[in-house]
Amino acid sequence: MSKVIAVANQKGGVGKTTSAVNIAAWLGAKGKRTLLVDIDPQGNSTSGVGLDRRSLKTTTYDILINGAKGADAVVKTAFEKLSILPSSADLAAAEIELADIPAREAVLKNALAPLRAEYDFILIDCPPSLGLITTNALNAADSVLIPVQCEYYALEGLSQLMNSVQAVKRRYNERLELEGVLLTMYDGRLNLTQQVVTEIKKYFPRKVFSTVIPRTVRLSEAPSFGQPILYYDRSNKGSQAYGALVDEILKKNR
Ligand SMILES: Nc1ncnc2c1ncn2[C@@H]1O[C@H](COP(=O)(O)OP(=O)(O)OP(=O)(O)O)[C@@H](O)[C@H]1O
Ligand SMILES: [Mg+2]
Repeated sequence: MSKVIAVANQKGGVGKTTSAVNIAAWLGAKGKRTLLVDIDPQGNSTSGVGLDRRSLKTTTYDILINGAKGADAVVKTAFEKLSILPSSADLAAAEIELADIPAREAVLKNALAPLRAEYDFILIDCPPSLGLITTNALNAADSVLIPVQCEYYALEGLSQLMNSVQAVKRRYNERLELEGVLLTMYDGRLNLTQQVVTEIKKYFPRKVFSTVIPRTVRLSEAPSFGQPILYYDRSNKGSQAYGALVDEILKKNR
């Protein structure tokens, strides 16, 4: 039975996709059968693992709206033990179209259920919103991993996100827990970064991963080559940090 982790934060550009792709790739490289689920219309994790978005037949849009089976949309990537449920741009309409579907908050959960036996980990890369798509991810998940960018307004919106998590927990998915808060784009030379880290640790006692992800240009280059950082530049500090984070996650989930 797999562990399903939703990578969520309604704030844009905080490192959700970078984290989902690189955690998934490292899990695969460490021998775990891993499925990455892209439910963001932007499709950044789909292209980030080297898929050409124009060539996709079945996507997470078809799963959410057209009743497609999870297995019909799975694509094997070129990377060790890593498959993906890719997304397409028409997913942007799904947020509205979902409203007319019965059990609309459980569509993704139901589609992933038959796949759970085939993977050790399923990582869901959420869009930057708290709409029905993210609700589907939180409902399908066992835990939520929250990337937080080390910047001044980092805490803004986090109480709203935690309210959504609590609401999904209360209504649909009582098992949902907080996997952890991940500090991204960390630059230890900045005083501001230190302040933000202190504040976030105060807000989430014992829930902040001890691994932090440094800011490095290599992490932002890798997606344009369709490669997770571990395949693009394995020894890079960003790659090593995601490797260490995965060790932390694996230790917690033994
Ligand atoms: N540790 C890092 N160092 C440098 N650049 C980074 C790092 N993490 C992410 N980035 C870059 O920051 C930008 C935003 O990251 P990413 O796409 O992962 O965020 P996101 O939360 O998924 O965004 P969105 O909300 O739009 O889906 C991207 O250009 C990415 O390459
Ligand atoms: Mg993203």
